[in-house]
Amino acid sequence: MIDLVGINKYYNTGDEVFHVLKDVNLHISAGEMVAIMGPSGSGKSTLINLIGFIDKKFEGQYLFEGESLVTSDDDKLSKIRNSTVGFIFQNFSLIENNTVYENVELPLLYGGYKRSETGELVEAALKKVGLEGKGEKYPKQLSGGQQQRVAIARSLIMKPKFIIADEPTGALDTRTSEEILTLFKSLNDDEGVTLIVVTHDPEVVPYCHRLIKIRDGAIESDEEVIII
Ligand SMILES: Nc1ncnc2c1ncn2[C@@H]1O[C@H](COP(=O)(O)OP(=O)(O)OP(=O)(O)O)[C@@H](O)[C@H]1O
Repeated sequence: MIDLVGINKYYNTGDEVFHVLKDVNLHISAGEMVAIMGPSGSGKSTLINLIGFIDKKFEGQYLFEGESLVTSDDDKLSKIRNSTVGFIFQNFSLIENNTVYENVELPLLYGGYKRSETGELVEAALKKVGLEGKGEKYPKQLSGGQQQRVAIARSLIMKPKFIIADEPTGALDTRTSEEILTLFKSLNDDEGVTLIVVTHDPEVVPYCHRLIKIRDGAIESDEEVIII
């Protein structure tokens, strides 16, 4: 599904050029659950911004399902992003003044749905993450784990081809992290949701099929996770 071929990325910081991704070659298949780990500053965010169609300034080829979708037209690229990839962040990134329902509904409205058409889809997504009946609550009225579930429902609502989760357990305690990882695992096992999880948390790794380690902008290792 995702093919990065000979990717190099540079940041131009005025008088210096910083080589941040170095000849990255990476293939991710549909249905995989992949962990990406690496020290702070190693280039993980840069890499997922590129995979998630946020960053279009790089050298090399990004083929998605065999096609180059990256276009210089920002509007077109953000539409591709909205229908292709779901994002989950450490701090949940929910809109505080919107209800749970409205937060989950938002990508649908952006994707051209009318308000009158969203009900069943939002309810189904909330059910999938175990938040049935919580649509009228506001994020602040929920626990951290529940807020992350709202973000997961929002990321699923457009039936994206894949989901990028950036430190999804970073703000959660151990037990809640395990619950969220179990939810990811069941979405992956039961519904075939493709997941790319960037993390510092080694607890995430056993839930994944594969671990990619990044160091200094290059892939240091890319191995199957073997659970003994
Ligand atoms: N817009 C930018 N301009 C210049 N340098 C940048 C920019 N964004 C990131 N960098 C540099 O690129 C390198 C990689 O950053 P990146 O955020 O991708 O790392 P990371 O692995 O995600 O780190 P962390 O785990 O701390 O989030 C860092 O040295 C960072 O300072």
